[in-house]
Amino acid sequence: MKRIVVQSSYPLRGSIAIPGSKNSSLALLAAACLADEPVILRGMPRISDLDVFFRIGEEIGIDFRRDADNDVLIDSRGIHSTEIDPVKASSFRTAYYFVGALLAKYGNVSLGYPGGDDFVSRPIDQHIKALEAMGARFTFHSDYYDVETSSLHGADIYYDTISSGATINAMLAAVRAKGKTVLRQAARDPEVVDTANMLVCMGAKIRGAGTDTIAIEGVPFLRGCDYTAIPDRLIAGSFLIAAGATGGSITINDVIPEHLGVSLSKLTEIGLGIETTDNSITAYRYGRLRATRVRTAMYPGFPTDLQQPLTALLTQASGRSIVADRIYPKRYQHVAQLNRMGADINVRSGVALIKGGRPLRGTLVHATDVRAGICLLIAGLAAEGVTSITGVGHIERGYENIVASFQSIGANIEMLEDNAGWNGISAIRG
Ligand SMILES: CC(=O)N[C@H]1[C@@H](OP(=O)(O)OP(=O)(O)OC[C@H]2O[C@@H](n3ccc(=O)[nH]c3=O)[C@H](O)[C@@H]2O)O[C@H](CO)[C@@H](O)[C@@H]1O
Ligand SMILES: C=C(OP(=O)(O)O)C(=O)O
Repeated sequence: MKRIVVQSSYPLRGSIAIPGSKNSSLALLAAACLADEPVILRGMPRISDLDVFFRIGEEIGIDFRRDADNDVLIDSRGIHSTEIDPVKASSFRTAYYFVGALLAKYGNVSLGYPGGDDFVSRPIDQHIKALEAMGARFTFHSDYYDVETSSLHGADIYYDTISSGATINAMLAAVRAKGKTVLRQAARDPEVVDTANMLVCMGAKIRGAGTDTIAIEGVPFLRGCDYTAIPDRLIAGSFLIAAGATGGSITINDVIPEHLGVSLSKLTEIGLGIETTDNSITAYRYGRLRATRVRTAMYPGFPTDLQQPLTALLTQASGRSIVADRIYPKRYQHVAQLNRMGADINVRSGVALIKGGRPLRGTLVHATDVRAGICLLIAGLAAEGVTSITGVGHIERGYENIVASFQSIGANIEMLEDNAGWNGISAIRG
């Protein structure tokens, strides 16, 4: 078992290049499966979720060639099966994109239920509703489900709730369906726009991505393309928050500042200095942190995926902060861990009440999901003593070389394999 061991590290200073977005890359790889010619995808991050996607793809006949620069050549012409191993499918969130990507062309797909982070409830009813409207039939078994169609056709779909996954999945299905599809109350996330942009490069006819109404006209052929994923706005946000927690100054390069609009406003309100250029953001601390209220919302609102790291920062802001996660009202498993470190946070009715300004102290904590992991890492950077974080596999779903990245800006952080235990921790104490 791996642990990340972190000691108080302030101030952090330096710059970090932000890799391609996990959530975009997973959608772009699925989009590549629709192409009738090879596709090149650039900026694919080295994270475990993508490794699972590659393993599934290889099992069904997709040829992947990855080079040292994180560019991947994908040739889907050899697909010989649409039966996705249920165990692999359930080990990450977006195996459901194989339905959107394969159904129109092959007529059936079978796969396991979605995994990913466990926030108690993550339904896929809106995926099912959209695909059924387009002519798909679902059959549910205990640990996998089948989706079939005799012919996928366009449909007018109104989502009951805004979902980035359900928007992307229907868009993937619609680009090869017969006729016109309209997606209403669609998600406006940058990852939706990125997927639409790539599909358009492949010859798809899509209008309106980035607004709440997307219109798609199905086409019979999709060509190859050479496409670069957008930078990961959630990794970017995590490093900016870390600058606030450690009192340092961090510049993130290769980002699209507009993708972090509301998050930058919130960080400014809390008391961070923020400077942007066309493709970089610098965050620095110049005074006391201020308590605030935050409510997560779908894009362009404050992202649920930055709620947990922000909570770590708010433990250091004097006064009472209120964090309400309206997207995942049970996404608070990190709170018990932060409280073990000396934070004073109460969760009531899906709202976290934070009495900030108390010093944190290092201890053994567990990351239950990817952003809980980065939240605890940031708390560990600000805490006195040594914080040892288990559940590293969750962090590796979304963050490439997390330890080396933080070391490069001065963090006192190490990855330990199990047997190193507390001796290893004394070793990093020096
Ligand atoms: C791999 C990936 O891209 N993951 C992201 C994606 O997840 P994912 O695409 O799974 O999340 P959604 O955008 O679908 O979820 C948004 C909200 O809609 C609800 N919902 C969703 C689908 C559905 O069929 N029914 C339904 O009720 C969800 O419970 C949630 O409250 O967006 C989430 C919300 O920004 C992020 O936290 C995840 O990092
Ligand atoms: C919730 C997340 O991921 P996933 O949807 O892959 O579980 C996340 O990236 O914060």
